[in-house]
Amino acid sequence: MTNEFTLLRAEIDEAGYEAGEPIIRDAVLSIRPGERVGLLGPNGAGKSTLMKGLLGQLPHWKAGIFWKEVEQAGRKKASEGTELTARIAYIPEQPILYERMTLWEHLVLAAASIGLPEEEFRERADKLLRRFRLDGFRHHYPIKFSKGMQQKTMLIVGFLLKPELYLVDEPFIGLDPGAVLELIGALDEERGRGAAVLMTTHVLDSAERLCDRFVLVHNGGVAASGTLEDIRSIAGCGAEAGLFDCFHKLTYLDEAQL
Ligand SMILES: Nc1ncnc2c1ncn2[C@@H]1O[C@H](COP(=O)(O)OP(=O)(O)OP(=O)(O)O)[C@@H](O)[C@H]1O
Repeated sequence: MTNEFTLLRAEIDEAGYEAGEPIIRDAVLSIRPGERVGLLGPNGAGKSTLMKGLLGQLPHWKAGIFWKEVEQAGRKKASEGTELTARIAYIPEQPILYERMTLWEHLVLAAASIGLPEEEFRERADKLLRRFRLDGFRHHYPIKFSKGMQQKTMLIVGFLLKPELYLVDEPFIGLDPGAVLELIGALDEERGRGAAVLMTTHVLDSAERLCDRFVLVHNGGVAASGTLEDIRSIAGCGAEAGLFDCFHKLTYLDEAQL
């Protein structure tokens, strides 16, 4: 389910780690409710940096953030950082886990952060633990889990929150095929209630199947954005070209070869 309103629009002047050394500058990112946007780009292009900026975790972040109600009211007022985090669930590539907490305790903590009522919490948590096959591990320590199990822990924490927007960093690396299918199923259900997804990935065939739109970050800014059709046209690729070919053409071939 997508609609014409923008859920979130970020007008980024500068994003980076050191003053005067922006990684990204003059970029606009917009996401509609229910939409899945693939944030693509070569290694080191700044995809994770952008996500950190949206989460309010970047030392240098000069950006206007406009949520849907601001746009619908016809006003132009940027949100504050604290407002952002309450509406976004971040599923990082590198799991963030507490050494002395069980899986269940991680979930309790996440639920408390949004004030989720007990009954609702148990219902959501039980369903997610079964879905991602971690039901038997609820009282184990995720710090001792395999990489894929740790990633599933992060997914469960994210889905538990039912945010308006998911920021998912490299969702397909490390998950077994069954878990990838469950992830896709869970994302489909979330789309049904209007939640949007911004995901970074280098697995372009999955991105092509899953995402409605793409934003290609390259050379310090947004080099191309739009549907696959738009990206084909920007890259000068034919109607049959896949995302992989367009990506390669836009990022790896220099202008003389285009
Ligand atoms: N904590 C940090 N402090 C300073 N510079 C950083 C930090 N993290 C990343 N960078 C730099 O920011 C740039 C963009 O990195 P970022 O992690 O956003 O890239 P990415 O597009 O997510 O790459 P990848 O596909 O490899 O994950 C790189 O030049 C990187 O060296």
